Amino acid sequence: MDKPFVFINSAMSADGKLSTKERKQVRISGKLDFERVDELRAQADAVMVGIGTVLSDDPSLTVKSPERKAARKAAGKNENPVRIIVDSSARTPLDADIFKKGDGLRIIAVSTSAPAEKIEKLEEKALVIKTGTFKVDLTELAAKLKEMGINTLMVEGGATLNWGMLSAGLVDEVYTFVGNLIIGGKTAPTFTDGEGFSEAEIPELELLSTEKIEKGILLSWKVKGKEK
Ligand SMILES: NC(=O)C1=CN([C@@H]2O[C@H](COP(=O)(O)OP(=O)(O)OC[C@H]3O[C@@H](n4cnc5c(N)ncnc54)[C@H](O)[C@@H]3O)[C@@H](O)[C@H]2O)C=CC1
Ligand SMILES: Nc1nc(O)c(N)c(N[C@@H]2O[C@H](COP(=O)(O)O)[C@@H](O)[C@H]2O)n1
Repeated sequence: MDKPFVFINSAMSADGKLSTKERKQVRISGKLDFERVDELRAQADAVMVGIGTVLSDDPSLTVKSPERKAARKAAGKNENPVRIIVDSSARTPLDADIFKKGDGLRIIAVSTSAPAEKIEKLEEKALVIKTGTFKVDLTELAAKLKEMGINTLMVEGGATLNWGMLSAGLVDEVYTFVGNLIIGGKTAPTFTDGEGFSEAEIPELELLSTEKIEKGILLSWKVKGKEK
């Protein structure tokens, strides 16, 4: 299947949590790591998050640095990569920051059972792609994105979308910034939630690099597939 090159970038605590037990955003990355994330966004054709992240964090997913935005413009691109929300039931608020801030195409990926009325409203603000009956079919979505010319796709979480992409075998590389804090709580999202792999399905990773960044560490992994 032809698909974009897909990588996940997430920041997690030393105990593997993405946010608090109330799903409240925590500042895990320091200034330098946020700069690294901004550079990844600026280099990507598209950035994708799950609806859970939109509902809890309301991210804009824009490129922040004026220099990076200018470089994209100079290369004939929009200032921001295409911004994608995976949202099976079309729950994206019409006043989400992703619509308010910055230029560039927004895509909302919904399932065919999402309410038609809400889809019509979202279509005034974004391209709506329908795939999957009750849940977005991520494999089909990835193929459609590739057809649209999206060659590099950055996935910025959250925990459920990370699971969806990894369990569908769509992820090529994973970057986890591990920060110097412990969040705890069994209801706090971890880097990968979802159903979890059974033992025979666990994908093997290859460590590409480690880098100390301020008070944390960046781990870069290649996803090799199922354990042999
Ligand atoms: N520290 C970090 O780097 C980041 C932390 N977060 C945190 O993660 C939390 C949000 O994570 P979640 O609640 O797990 O939500 P999520 O952002 O992973 O979105 C999950 C939603 O995606 C939708 N979806 C549709 N089709 C899917 C499919 N085939 N597979 C998987 N998902 C599909 C579902 O509606 C599902 O509820 C928030 O607390 C946020 O603060 C989010 C992004 C980055
Ligand atoms: N890389 C990173 N480090 C942290 O410490 C974080 N808390 C997050 N959170 C995610 O970053 C996104 C914010 O995007 P905008 O600044 O609004 O463009 C959002 O998805 C958070 O969940 N990331």
